Amino acid sequence: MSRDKLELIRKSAPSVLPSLLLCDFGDLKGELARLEDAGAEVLHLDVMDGNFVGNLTYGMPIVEGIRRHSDLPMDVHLMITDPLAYAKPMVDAGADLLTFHVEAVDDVAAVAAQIREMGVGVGVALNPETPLSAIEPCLDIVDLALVMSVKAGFGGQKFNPVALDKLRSLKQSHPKLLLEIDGGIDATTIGPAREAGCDLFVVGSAIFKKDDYKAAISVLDDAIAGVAE
Ligand SMILES: O=C(CO)[C@H](O)[C@H](O)COP(=O)(O)O
Ligand SMILES: [Co+2]
Repeated sequence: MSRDKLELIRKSAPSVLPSLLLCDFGDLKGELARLEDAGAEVLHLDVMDGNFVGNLTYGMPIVEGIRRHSDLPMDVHLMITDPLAYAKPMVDAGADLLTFHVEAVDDVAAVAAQIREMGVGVGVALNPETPLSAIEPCLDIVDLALVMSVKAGFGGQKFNPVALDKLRSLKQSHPKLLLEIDGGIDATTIGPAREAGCDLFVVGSAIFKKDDYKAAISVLDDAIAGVAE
């Protein structure tokens, strides 16, 4: 547990973060080896509680299991009603960057500050229908803003371009903040997200629905590289 891995996440940018939501959990060790071999530098883990979102995934034991089989930094996306209740257990399980949803909390700045005190990176996420003004109070505390390009809860949804305006606006107002996008990212949507100033691109379907992860990530990397600096 430290902010060292946050620096690795920062240095990896611009980069594709595989979202393990759609991986084969029956062969987690194999999936991690395939992702490392494919050049993944950071893992994105989707924690859903069946309450904040209508889907249920996994908790600390899986995060801990992933930590045991991979040293890659873990970007943990908390889609849960009470992020503070599970923040410390997630840090103890090996999370390096903890991102909570603004829609789940009353005092976004206080939650961000408490997670930051745990010695990990902290991010704030917002759904497509949530205005940027909702995260404004914590933008000088967090390391990252996660702009959702689908409503949090499920993989395989269609990209919502409202995320692009938010990225452009955040890039302008907070040029040093790490910007991440999540939902419906593929070879056609990743370029516009990069153009809008995004640093980290979470990808589920466009990797895990392909047989060759290395080829899938390389297509996405090429699309990022095709965008002029
Ligand atoms: O947070 C998420 C869903 O809420 C996932 O990270 C995301 O959906 C990735 O999957 P895909 O690339 O298929 O959209
Ligand atoms: Co996610």
